Amino acid sequence: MRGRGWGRRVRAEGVERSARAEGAAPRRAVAEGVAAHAAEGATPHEVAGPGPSTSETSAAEPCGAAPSAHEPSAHEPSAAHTPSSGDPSTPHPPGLARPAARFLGAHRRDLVFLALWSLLEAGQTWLLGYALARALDDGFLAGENTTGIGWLAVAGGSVAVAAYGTGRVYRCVAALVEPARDALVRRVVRRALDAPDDAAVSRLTHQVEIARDTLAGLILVLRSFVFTAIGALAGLFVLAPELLLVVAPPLAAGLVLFAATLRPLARSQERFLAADETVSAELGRAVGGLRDIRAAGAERRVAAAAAGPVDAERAAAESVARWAGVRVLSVSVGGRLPILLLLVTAPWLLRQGVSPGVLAGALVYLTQSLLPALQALMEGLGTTGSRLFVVLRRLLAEPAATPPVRVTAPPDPYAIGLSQVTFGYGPQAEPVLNGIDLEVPAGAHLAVVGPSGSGKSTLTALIAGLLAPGGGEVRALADRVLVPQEAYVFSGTVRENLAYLCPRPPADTEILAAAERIGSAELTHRMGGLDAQADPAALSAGERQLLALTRAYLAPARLVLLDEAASELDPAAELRAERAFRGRPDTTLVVVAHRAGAAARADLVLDLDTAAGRLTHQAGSGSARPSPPPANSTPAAASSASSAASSAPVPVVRSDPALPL
Ligand SMILES: Nc1ncnc2c1ncn2[C@@H]1O[C@H](COP(=O)(O)OP(=O)(O)OP(=O)(O)O)[C@@H](O)[C@H]1O
Repeated sequence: MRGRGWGRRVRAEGVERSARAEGAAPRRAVAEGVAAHAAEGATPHEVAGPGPSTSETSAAEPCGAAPSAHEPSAHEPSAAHTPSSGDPSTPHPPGLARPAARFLGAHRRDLVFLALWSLLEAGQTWLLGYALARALDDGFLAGENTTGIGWLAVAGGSVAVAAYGTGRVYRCVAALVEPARDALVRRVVRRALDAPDDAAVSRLTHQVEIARDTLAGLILVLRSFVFTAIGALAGLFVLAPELLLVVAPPLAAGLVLFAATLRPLARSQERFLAADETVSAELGRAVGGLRDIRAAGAERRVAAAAAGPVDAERAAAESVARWAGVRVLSVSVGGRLPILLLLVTAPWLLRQGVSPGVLAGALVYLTQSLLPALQALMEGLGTTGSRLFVVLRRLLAEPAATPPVRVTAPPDPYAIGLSQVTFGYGPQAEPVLNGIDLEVPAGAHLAVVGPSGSGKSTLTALIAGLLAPGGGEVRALADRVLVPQEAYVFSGTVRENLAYLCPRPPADTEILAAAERIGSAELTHRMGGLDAQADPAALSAGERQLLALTRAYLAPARLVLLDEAASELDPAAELRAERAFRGRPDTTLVVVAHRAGAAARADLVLDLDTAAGRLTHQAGSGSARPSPPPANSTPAAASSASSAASSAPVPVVRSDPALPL
């Protein structure tokens, strides 16, 4: 009986990697996939599958009168230019200027509408101070109450108009923010599929939402400050240009001071988020192993390991708080100092001919417009902006590429060549395979046998290139296909299921001939023919295996690895499928066998017998050591060469008999 658990996890990994290499097609279908592709690696774009459609890209309504057209790819913040190397867990922060420019360029239309609607707000700001000055100077102070009330009514009416503009502004902001969020989600998911890590969930939920909210907040405050400042400064200038002499210098000084805090604040927040992810990963690991930690009495050790990241997070939080303090100072200089200066210089201004109404209007500009807008800007840019900067850098960072497992071709006439291969699941783990030498001639049929847990699946995964050896070298033919025990059939037509691994669609006659040879023709017919929809849930495990075997048979792979791929078939059906592969031209067959007969039929048998504590070998079909076939031999020639050379002293399966596993 096949072991459950770890062995399955090996195969699950195989599925993942193959799926990544295959890109957009149904992922698990590649469970039987051409494993060689996994070794070739795939670009992030192949991994991600087809690009988003226009409708997927923009969830928000356009803010202008007509629907806005979004170019999907241009929306996507991309850090594809960022070089990546080294530790895959260490992402490379990209520059944000280029993706930001690309994003804004793709949303020019929304930005124009945003500016137009914001102008209404600027107009209202301007009118507020100006109308008050006029209401006082031309109205109430001149004894013209009706005029005064008239100006106040104008100011009041402008509020209603501006409110309408603000409503439209929100629509424009949504049209900018929602596509950005969608693009980020796509990117995070793509990256998680490409290089899974513990922080993926944090990125997908917490960080993407932070990015979305902060981007919206940032656009609102930036826009508000710019247009309020334009309105207020224009109003001050129109009322009395001297007012700008009093207001502009402290305002500029406050802005400069504030700008100086942006970078250090962003750095502190970046450190804080990094520490937050580390803490979350550390705690995630600890929680997952709570029972083991308790059983092993490792509570203190685990707590000590978590203490470092927690301290780092606290230090980063303190640094954020310090810089936030400096930011408060810049608000005082830029927003409150002008009010103070206006009051202090009031006598001088009056002497310059500035009227009391104008002074009151200026005060309104400063207290009701500039100060709140400045506070909102500093709050927004200082906290929200740095958060956005940090989060975007993390979200857009490319993970350093995991080097693909390199499986080079063996020298002729071999299909597989393992030399001193060692493998363990983890640096501290006992090796599953230790010092394996194995040479399999092209066209040969190798059976891998051994008790459950002896490393049969691990060996096939190494040959397939799904696992990298810890030591030694694995060489195998580049075109290979691995069929695991759990065959996968996906929702699609029978034809799609069978032809999935073929680079070009095979002719129906070819598919049906393959099904006939493997023994799935009757099943294919029963399912309704090649055009019928496959219902994976309606198929038995054996039927799924038949389809997967047919799929592998059709694949252009010269090395076929069957890891208990026919375990659910009866012996006769298993024999038929196996014979089909043996009769397939130019095919080297590796069968992980759980039935004694399967081993007896093979040219070569590799026995991973851990029970004896040794790796042993024996030759199948009574042949002890078949010699390698000639370089250009056919499989038939290879097997006959194997049988004929039963006494030839060329080792094809070697191991150090003294080497304990
Ligand atoms: N992903 C994994 N992580 C840790 N250990 C693993 C993993 N996969 C397999 N192992 C362990 O490696 C050893 C070999 O497993 P493998 O599946 O290669 O053996 P097998 O001979 O194919 O077993 P079976 O016949 O039961 O499938 C077992 O002890 C197994 O528990």
